[in-house]
Amino acid sequence: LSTWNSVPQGPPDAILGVSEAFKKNTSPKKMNLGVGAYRDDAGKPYVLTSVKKAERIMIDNNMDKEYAGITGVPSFTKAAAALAYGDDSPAIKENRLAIAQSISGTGALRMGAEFINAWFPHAKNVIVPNPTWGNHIPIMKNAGLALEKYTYFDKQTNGLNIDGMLEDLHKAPKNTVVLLHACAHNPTGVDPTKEQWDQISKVIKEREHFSFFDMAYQGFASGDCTRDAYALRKFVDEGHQVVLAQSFAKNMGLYGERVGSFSIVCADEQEKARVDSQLKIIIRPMYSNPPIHGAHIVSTVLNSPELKKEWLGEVKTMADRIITMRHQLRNHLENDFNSKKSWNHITDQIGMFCFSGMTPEQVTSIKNDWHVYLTQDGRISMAGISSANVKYLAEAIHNVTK
Ligand SMILES: Cc1ncc(COP(=O)(O)O)c(CN[C@](O)(C(=O)O)[C@@H](O)C(=O)O)c1O
Repeated sequence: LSTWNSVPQGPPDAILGVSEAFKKNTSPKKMNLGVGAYRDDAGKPYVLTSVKKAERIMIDNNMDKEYAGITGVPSFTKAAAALAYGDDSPAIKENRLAIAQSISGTGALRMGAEFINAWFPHAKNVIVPNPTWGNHIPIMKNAGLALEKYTYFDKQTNGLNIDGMLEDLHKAPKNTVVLLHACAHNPTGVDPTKEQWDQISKVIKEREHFSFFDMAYQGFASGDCTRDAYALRKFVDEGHQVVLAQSFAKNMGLYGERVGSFSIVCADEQEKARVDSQLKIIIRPMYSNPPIHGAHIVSTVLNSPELKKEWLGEVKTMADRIITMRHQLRNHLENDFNSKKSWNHITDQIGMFCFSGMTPEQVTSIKNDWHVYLTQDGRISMAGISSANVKYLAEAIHNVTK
């Protein structure tokens, strides 16, 4: 009998499995609206010009392939911290921000969950938005945390149920870890307003909850990195000792390079040193130290004023293209196909995704009848839409939802 005879067939990943099914489809009209990966208006993955220039500089510098330290490439983590928390962040100025390079955002989330499981001085409970990015759940659970959901999305308005969210945050036991999407909520595309973030911060402070920010789309939501970091920086300003999972997969198009960071706001320099030592003890037996290529790209871009300026322009261009697709899709639905349903949420929502409101049955029929692939929850990855296929998509959505 084979050693692995009892290994069962597991289900395909809810998001990455959509791309696998899409690849098998032979229709010339097929559309992949599943994975959150940017495509340009020609439907092609986009390698940023600022990234290509950085790689040329790196080659000219004849860099070696030495190990990075356990917490990664220092010039990367320093620049990544400044991008997230701001150049004038007191936590950075007072040298009390512990930060480690991670295997992109997923690795940062897992590292954070492992650190919380090891050192959080209260019950290891985490609450996540309902709905949230599917991978959040196994990441937190596999690290040993107890996971519950808090009200977030309002099906009636396709917007934020702020009252339900605040009530759940208030009801949660004191010192609960609250996972918060810093911007461009996945899968709903619904973000709290600045005023709502202030209400959320107040309840979290009252209940002495702990904020775990996930910022996978900084710059990608509004096109402005500072604006997209509003919630994170406001919480830190208000004295929350947050932790942050940061990703450069989307905003710098480094998907497969796996570049991210995990950071912890500490009370002072000594605490930061102790926390840093424990991060190293978690990382070393996990993957020892991170890949250096992507980190050097980010470091080269962010530490060169002209490359950073070029990059910020490219992030805005990507964000703007998605916003344009939102308006065109809504316009076709309302004016070409005279859909009687309301589609304002397509343009009200922000970031990479549109939570369309399509039911699982409608998702199945738009796949079978129209070769349009999206996740079963009705989430549309807007970057899969282009000026060449937006009208076709509107026709498909209209026909499966009328
Ligand atoms: C909220 C959130 N947090 C973290 C990540 C991790 O991303 P990475 O490890 O590549 O830095 C994603 C990516 N989620 C997807 O865009 C998506 O939801 O399609 C996709 O990349 C994925 O892996 O599922 C995300 O949406």
